[in-house]
Amino acid sequence: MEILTSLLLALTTVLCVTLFVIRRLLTPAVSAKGTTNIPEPVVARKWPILGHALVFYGVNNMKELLRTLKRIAYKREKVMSFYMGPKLVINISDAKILEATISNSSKCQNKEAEFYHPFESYFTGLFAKNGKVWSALRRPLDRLLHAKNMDNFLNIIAEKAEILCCKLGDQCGQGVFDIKHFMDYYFLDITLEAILNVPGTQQFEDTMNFPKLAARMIVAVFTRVMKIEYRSDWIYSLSPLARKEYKWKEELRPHLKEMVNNCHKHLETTGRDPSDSNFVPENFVEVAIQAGICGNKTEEDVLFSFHDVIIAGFDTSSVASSSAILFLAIHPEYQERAYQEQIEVMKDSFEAPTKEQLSRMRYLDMVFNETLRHVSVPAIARTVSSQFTIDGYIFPEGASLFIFYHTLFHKPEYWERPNDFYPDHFLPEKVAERPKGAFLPFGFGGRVCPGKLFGVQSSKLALSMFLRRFKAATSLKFDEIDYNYMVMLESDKGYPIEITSRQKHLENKLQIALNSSK
Ligand code: HEM
Repeated sequence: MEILTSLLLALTTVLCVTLFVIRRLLTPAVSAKGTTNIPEPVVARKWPILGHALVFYGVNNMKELLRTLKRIAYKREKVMSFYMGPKLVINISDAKILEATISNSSKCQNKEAEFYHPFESYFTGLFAKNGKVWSALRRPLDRLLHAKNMDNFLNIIAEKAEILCCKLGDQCGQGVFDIKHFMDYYFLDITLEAILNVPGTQQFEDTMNFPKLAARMIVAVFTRVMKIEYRSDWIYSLSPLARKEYKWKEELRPHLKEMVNNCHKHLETTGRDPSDSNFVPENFVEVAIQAGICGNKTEEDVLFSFHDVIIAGFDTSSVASSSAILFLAIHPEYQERAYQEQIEVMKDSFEAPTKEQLSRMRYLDMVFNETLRHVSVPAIARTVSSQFTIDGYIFPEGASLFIFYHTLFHKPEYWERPNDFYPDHFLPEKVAERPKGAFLPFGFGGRVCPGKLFGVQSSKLALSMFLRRFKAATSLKFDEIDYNYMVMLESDKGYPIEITSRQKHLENKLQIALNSSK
């Protein structure tokens, strides 16, 4: 009997300690002040210490998280609240509520600390930060990426797109290949050269292993986001994943260091001093150096503070453009329409389009937007910094906001054919009918994507050059594709296409015409 009592006591103690530890891990850096009247899930049980945390037990990736949220949001179509231990999370899945949230965007500008903390292993820059560290980097980045600088960028973009097309030319008639492999290096080169003033030569030779390292890091970040035990930096540092992360950073560091050293040399030779209060940075490495001096940052912090702009710059646009080409290959009728528009705007030119010509490619815009609807950033997470109310629902200070764009971009009430690739969703009259909150692929408010114009223009330019030179085909079907939740949604089947040259086709047509006129 005594043994049994001791055993029970020991078990109870272990249980209490475990629950205490879990509760500590679930306790947010910023706790919600007060409660909310936003309805809780219908089908999920709330436990005394854990709240709804058990519902998320076993969720290992973003795809499973979305599935779980959809399941528990049954009957909560607009907005739902749930508790992870003491942490209050509000999930928005209605365009109008999101629009009203945007009008309170200064009250939900800060990124949600726990969700974005794992990003900080690789990105000590603006992406995962809030407050002064964020604004010291964000303001100069907005200046660099301002529309008035786009003309200079377009020259670099056109030059790199020409190289891309030459590389792709070698693939003509050579069978199936993955288009994203080529797009990664094109977008990496333009990001390096235009935004960081680092020579973009990776299309010729991959000396940095950047795309592969980026993909591994992103998987590691999301693994860490989902694993509750990894919220503790100490526990994470003991994990095999942290050891891998260390190795990847070792591989990356010399390249980032070289960029900073070269930038310092350039500053010295041009007599510009980043510690001078009148210093105006001309590229994003200079921004990072200046912010490092002002914020007393370590060398390591400076190195990884511009790394996020490289990843955000090339990865997003590469996924979007590769997906657009794959989707057009799957749908030859839309590819033909996009090609005809190219002929209308560009006639028989193979040159890069100008800004004005790009603006006349309306169908390409529709294709690009429809692509983003399927593959955009799946979700964002924010913290409410000051209480606000929408439709009588209270969003208390300190609550975490979770916005799943992916759900909004596929809601049947906003989209005629939600699960198809259907560029006509973006016909002007259809766009006018739809609430703006139903489609926000570049985010909103102060944290809106600073690279929107750069990303759209460089993608459209590459697509325009591609469509006029090549015809793409694939054996993949649209509904066979499943998606991996990375920064964007990435096709789990890759981006396999075959291409033939339109140039040859045009030459043949010309030859036939010449022959028949003889
Ligand atoms: C098709 C291309 C792109 C898409 C769909 C896209 C999408 C997004 C989205 C949705 C966000 C907001 C994330 C959030 O609110 O948490 C974001 C943020 C960001 N994007 Fe983009 N982006 C693209 C291209 C680019 C490019 C080309 C750059 C850089 C040149 C860039 C740099 C950034 C940065 C630095 C942030 C963080 C901004 C902040 O937190 O203040 N993006 N992007």
